[in-house]
Amino acid sequence: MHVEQWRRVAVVDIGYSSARLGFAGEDPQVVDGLPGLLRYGGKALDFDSSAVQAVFRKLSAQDGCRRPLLLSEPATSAEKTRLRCLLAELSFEALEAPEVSTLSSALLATLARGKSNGTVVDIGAGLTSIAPLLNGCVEPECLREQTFAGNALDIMVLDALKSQGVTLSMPSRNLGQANTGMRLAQDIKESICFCAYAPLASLEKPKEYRHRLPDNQEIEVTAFSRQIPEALLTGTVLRGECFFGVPQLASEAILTLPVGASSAGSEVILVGGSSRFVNFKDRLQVALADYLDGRQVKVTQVDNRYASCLGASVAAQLKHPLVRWVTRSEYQEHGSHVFTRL
Ligand SMILES: Nc1ncnc2c1ncn2[C@@H]1O[C@H](COP(=O)(O)OP(=O)(O)OP(=O)(O)O)[C@@H](O)[C@H]1O
Repeated sequence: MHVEQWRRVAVVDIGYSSARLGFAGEDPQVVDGLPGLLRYGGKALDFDSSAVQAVFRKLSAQDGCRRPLLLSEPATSAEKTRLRCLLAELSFEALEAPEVSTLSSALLATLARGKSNGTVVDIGAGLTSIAPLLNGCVEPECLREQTFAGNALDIMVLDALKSQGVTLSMPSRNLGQANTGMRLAQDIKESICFCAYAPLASLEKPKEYRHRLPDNQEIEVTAFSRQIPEALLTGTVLRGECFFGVPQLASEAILTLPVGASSAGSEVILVGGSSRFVNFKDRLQVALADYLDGRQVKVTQVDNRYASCLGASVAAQLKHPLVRWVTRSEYQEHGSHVFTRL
């Protein structure tokens, strides 16, 4: 790749129901409201190819054609090759990219911290994933994933309000009723919920605080505002599915690291929208020390909402072996299968 080209490397970062797209070194455009973009069911990853195509159309409308293209992919090991092949086809065929590279979102997060070692804890909308990386490579046997993240917390908000006799379902022309309820629950979660500074079990019950919603319904906030994010730390059971909690998953991942790979476990890099609750980072730091028997692990947070995009601007300047660009002529010779070998 020519040196002057890196500035205009296009970046596509696909998440559960939203995508970030734009150019390396710039703030991305966020495309949301695409419920089929990625779906996580059990261990399998699935996606709606028309939703992925919609993201590519947005990028092409943003002058994203005929540029080197960097794509993020989930750290998840199952089913990602199919997604990678579709991304490659769209990049070369629809956007006429001269070169394409796919990098795991976990690597992009470590690069955003200026590192190539670390354990990335990504708490997004649909998935919580823990990915230890050594020299830029995910240690596959240490990967931990659970489909409990921001969306599950939204469901918990809906349940908590339902138990107060409050239903969130304002009619909307663009969203179904159920989705409107989830959207309102998400807004309430982001504006009202926070992590307490210490384990809830050790704190006194707070005074009641009532809040009036725009539709005049009254809710009692303290009953759930600290309780719901606490589930990320302590784990919970939701709709029969057991979530073990981030400290347990992260410590398991770190303790499974092979001998000689311990530097991957000395820093936990926290990313993803659902890690943004007030006090979450500090609580995770304390909980990890407990789980790891006092072993020192530093928890850091990428000070940018779009860690993958920030990492992509670093990656755009890197070369093989960390970043492997596939050229158009390689793609023409081998088809999208060239991406199955990366
Ligand atoms: N300030 C905040 N406090 C709490 N949660 C937040 C905050 N900001 C965003 N979120 C939540 O973060 C989630 C979106 O995070 P992110 O954009 O990292 O996910 P994604 O990449 O689309 O999904 P995934 O990583 O699961 O594929 C949503 O559930 C959103 O409600």
